[in-house]
Amino acid sequence: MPKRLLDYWCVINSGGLLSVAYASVGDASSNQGHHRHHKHHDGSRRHKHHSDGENKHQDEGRGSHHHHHHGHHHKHHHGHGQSNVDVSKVAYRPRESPYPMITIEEANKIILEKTPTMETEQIALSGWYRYLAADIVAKDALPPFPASIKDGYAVIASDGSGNRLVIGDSTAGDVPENEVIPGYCIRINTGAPIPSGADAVVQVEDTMLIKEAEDGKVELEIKIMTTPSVGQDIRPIGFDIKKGQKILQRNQYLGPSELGLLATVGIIDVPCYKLPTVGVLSTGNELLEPGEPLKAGKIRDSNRMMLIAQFRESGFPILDLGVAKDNATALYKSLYYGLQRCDVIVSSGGVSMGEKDMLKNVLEKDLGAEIHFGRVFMKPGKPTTFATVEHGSGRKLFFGLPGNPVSAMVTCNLYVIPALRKMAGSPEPSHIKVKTKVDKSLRLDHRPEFHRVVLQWSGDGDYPVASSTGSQISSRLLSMRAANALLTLPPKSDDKSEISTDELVEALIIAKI
Ligand SMILES: Nc1nc2c(c(=O)[nH]1)N[C@H]1C(S)=C(S)[C@@H](COP(=O)(O)OP(=O)(O)OC[C@H]3O[C@@H](n4cnc5c(N)ncnc54)[C@H](O)[C@@H]3O)O[C@H]1N2
Ligand code: MOO
Repeated sequence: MPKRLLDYWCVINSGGLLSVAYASVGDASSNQGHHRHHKHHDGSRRHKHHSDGENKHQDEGRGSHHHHHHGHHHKHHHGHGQSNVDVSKVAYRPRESPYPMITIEEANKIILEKTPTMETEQIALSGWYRYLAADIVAKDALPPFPASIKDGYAVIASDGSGNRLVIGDSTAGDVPENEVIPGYCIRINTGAPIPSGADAVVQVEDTMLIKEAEDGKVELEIKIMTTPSVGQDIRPIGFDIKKGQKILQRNQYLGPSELGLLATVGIIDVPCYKLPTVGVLSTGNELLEPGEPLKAGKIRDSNRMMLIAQFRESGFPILDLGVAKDNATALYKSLYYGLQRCDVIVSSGGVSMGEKDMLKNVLEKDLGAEIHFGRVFMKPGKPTTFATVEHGSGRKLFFGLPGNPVSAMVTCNLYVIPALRKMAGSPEPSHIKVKTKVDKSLRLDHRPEFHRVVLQWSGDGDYPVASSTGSQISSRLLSMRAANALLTLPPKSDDKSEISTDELVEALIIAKI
């Protein structure tokens, strides 16, 4: 079992709740200091995760990678007490990330592979954001009776054109009392049942009034000016929807029209996938609430508002997990709290190389999470972290987004939203891609870049035109303002350092268009 840098970075401090805390300091003579053998919560010392009791040196883990399956899945988290992560020895922090840099494609693949689909439930028909969990078959036909397509007269076609006596009416919602017999007709409205005897409808525009009651309230006789044909302007039973017809498929997104269809066929308990609840957490000692006045060294938390709004807009229920201070116990408590209540936790900040960036340690050491990746070759969003935790009630996903607001927003769109869609039952959770041309040439970065643009279709070219939102530095949230797409720019190479205005570039649509 190769040793990882993180193992040295995490040393037991106090409390000793976790068996895994032995891991990095297996030997009492370890130079990591203050190591104490604590009993497990259950009083045993059975689990010795990746511990072999040897004395460790910080450099040992260099170059080793993070894929490890050494039994982190024990339910050894309790949600109280202290974290077992200690980052007090800043001098010994890793100077190189122990996480291999993976590609965007790999990241997408890993996320979708690890993302489960939610369970299903029956839910009362309403205007929510949901995906269907079963095919829907019409239990009734539409129309359920032969219905008129026009306002006019129900006639017998073989009577031909010419005069008819009007012997009653059929309005929508009523059942016509009279029968149409030769030489007679019944006044009828759009959607009303065809009276028995009639086999055609003649629209009012093709008729003339011959005789009315004295008060003008009743038509007594009319003239049919055209020659009707059998079935004219009649919707037979089941013309729109046949009884027994499959009208909606499992995994179909239920938008307004689909909800209308369910209403039509009387499905009021709808089989749907549950929606994942998303816990949103900000991290950092520098963060103030939006309503607070600025103080020295502080900034206001923009990410929590932004991510919450993004999830709400995308239809997912959220739980605001607040701001966790930059200490392992605070992070542990917030994450533990979130894990009990959410299906997915999305945090921002604390995933890079600073000595306060201890989220990954807390996930692994305190929560038994498996980190699937901790770095992606992309801009913005390099330190994006994805982990899963096997929890009593199923697998929970954890996305550790970078703290820079743009990085958080881009990676939320790129990675979190598709995962949430998959959980909710979407058959195609990824973003829509379109080809576009830039209005001004763009310099390429050494990392593949998601350049924020405003796409416009108003031009007369064949492709939408992409306008950059300006400086793309990850801290500048103004570069997300009004952006409706992310240009997927390739990394700079020896023979290509910019994108010109006559090239086609792919863009991911991130807004409602
Ligand atoms: N030595 C290295 N340093 C950094 C690296 C690196 O590879 N080596 N990567 C850089 C990149 S790329 C990014 S992106 C950032 C990400 O850092 P973290 O995810 O650890 O985030 P923090 O350090 O906590 O914060 C970064 C930045 O964002 C501000 N922030 C954080 N949370 C919020 C919030 N909720 N609202 C508004 N602003 C927030 C924070 O104040 C920092 O300015 O790391 C680079 N460093
Ligand atoms: O990857 Mo960081 O997100 O450039 O700023």
